[in-house]
Amino acid sequence: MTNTFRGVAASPGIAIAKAFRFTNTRHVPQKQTISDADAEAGRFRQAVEKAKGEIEEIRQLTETRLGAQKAEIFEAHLFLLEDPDLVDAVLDKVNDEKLNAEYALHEVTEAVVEMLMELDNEMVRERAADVKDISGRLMSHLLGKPYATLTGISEETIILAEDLTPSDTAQLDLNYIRGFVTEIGSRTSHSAIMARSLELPAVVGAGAVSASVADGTLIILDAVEGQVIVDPSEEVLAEYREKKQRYDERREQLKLLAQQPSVSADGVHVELAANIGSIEDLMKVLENGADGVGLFRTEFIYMGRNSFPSEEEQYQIYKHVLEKLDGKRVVIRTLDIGGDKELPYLELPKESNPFLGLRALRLCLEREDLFRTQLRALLRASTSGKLNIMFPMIAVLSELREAKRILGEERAKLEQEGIAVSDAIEVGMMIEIPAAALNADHFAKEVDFFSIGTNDLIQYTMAADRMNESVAYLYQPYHPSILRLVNMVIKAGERAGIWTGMCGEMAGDQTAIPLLLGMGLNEFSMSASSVLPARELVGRLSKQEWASLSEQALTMGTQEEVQQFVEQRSQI
Ligand SMILES: C=C(OP(=O)(O)O)C(=O)O
Ligand SMILES: [Mg+2]
Repeated sequence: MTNTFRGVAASPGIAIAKAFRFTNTRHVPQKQTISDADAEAGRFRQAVEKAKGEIEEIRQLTETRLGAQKAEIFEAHLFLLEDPDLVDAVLDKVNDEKLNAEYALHEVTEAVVEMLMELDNEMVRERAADVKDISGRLMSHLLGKPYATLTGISEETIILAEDLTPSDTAQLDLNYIRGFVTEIGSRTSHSAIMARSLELPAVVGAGAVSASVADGTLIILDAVEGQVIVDPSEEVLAEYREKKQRYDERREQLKLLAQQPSVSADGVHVELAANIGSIEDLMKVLENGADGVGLFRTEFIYMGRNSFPSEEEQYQIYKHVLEKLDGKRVVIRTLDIGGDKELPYLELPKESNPFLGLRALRLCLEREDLFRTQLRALLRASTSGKLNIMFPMIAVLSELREAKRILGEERAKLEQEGIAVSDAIEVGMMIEIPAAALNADHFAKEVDFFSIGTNDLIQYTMAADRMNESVAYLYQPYHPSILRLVNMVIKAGERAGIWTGMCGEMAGDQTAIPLLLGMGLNEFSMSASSVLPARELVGRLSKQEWASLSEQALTMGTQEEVQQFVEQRSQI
């Protein structure tokens, strides 16, 4: 009987194959008292050595298949096998409490895993998966039983498991395994990350799937929508076979575009850049062939920790990003904290309207110390690539002037200290407040570029909180009033001879792209996964044609009219 489970689409794709339930049996050993502690400790040390040998093999396999970075997980495993909290703790129990090695290992593992799971940090909790993986391997050696692996599978299969350890995923044979479903886990689990690097469709956190599916049952893994359809009807199966074919063909076609320029059908070049929040996002930026980074949200460097990042820490991060982009443009936005983004260690007075309060540049001008530290780090990193510095949330000219004055002072100080600073840095501002959009002509004379932040521009123009579901109907990116503001900014940029980009979600939106291209937007910055679909779309559009179509759209009265108009004309 057909049954559907929902989970998180962790790695996109569609697979249709038979289910294989994988359990890496958890052994709960008997507690025993031993008489020869030395011999027991020796047995445990031997198990550790065997495990090290196996993990080294898996590490090498992963390095060959996926590169050195992905293999780092197994270096962490090798470290764990030297970790006193794990290995010495077991040996202590054997020696002091005369426990058998299996039981000592079981107790130590439970304690370490419990301690890690309690911490309020996803990264640390992921370490629990590593500890369990290592411990399971050691246990199987002690018991003389094979550590279950997925290496023996020889027909097309979708794996169902409670969770997959890093070593399970590293050994998946891609000749046969079409995807996997886990009952627990999130988009940031090791298994999810591995699936994305292997480009293997995966749905995680799908709940009790294994228990209700027999081995060999046909399943559809829809890792685009995040669902698992068990035992589908002929009709659903036919529908999905077609969906899968279309999906796979499109993915192959899009991949070919990664090395291609971003150019419209009538030969106009635009820049399709990516937004990032950390160094970890860079791989996707490069894989998807983005033309640069159009927004680095640096506040994420300040979040999830207990104190401000130092100048040196920030410098290393900015330098790394600039180097990785290898001469492509990198727009780094100064700290945009406040509103929905809070720092636990920055005590700010409670505000009744935080989105309209002391946030972003307003806060930086109040807390100059923070601002100056960040600017110094940026200026020092500027010689490592093509750096653009961008100020967020500017409403009036005096804010821009003050920010630029402080930047100039920090540059002069560094030069006096004999530290090199690039003289090709571009300085720009976000346009995300309607007042700034309306006054764009004046701002354009004092910056090198604009980047339109539609996420905020829409909420401030429509007076509708971007986080509030009950007013979501007012959050209308294609509303003519938003389009008119966007158009004003682009035209003001053109008149002043500066470039204009957009780094709000709207820049990667397939309905908005034709209009934005027509209005003359020069740079579109979006999530890395939207870059290739955007490149494909731009390649089908004529800028000249959309210049007049977008003028028509600007005269319309509602978002619905605009949406329908664009969808008809662009065949998206
Ligand atoms: C890109 C923007 O900034 P954030 O989403 O970080 O507020 C925006 O407001 O559009
Ligand atoms: Mg914003």
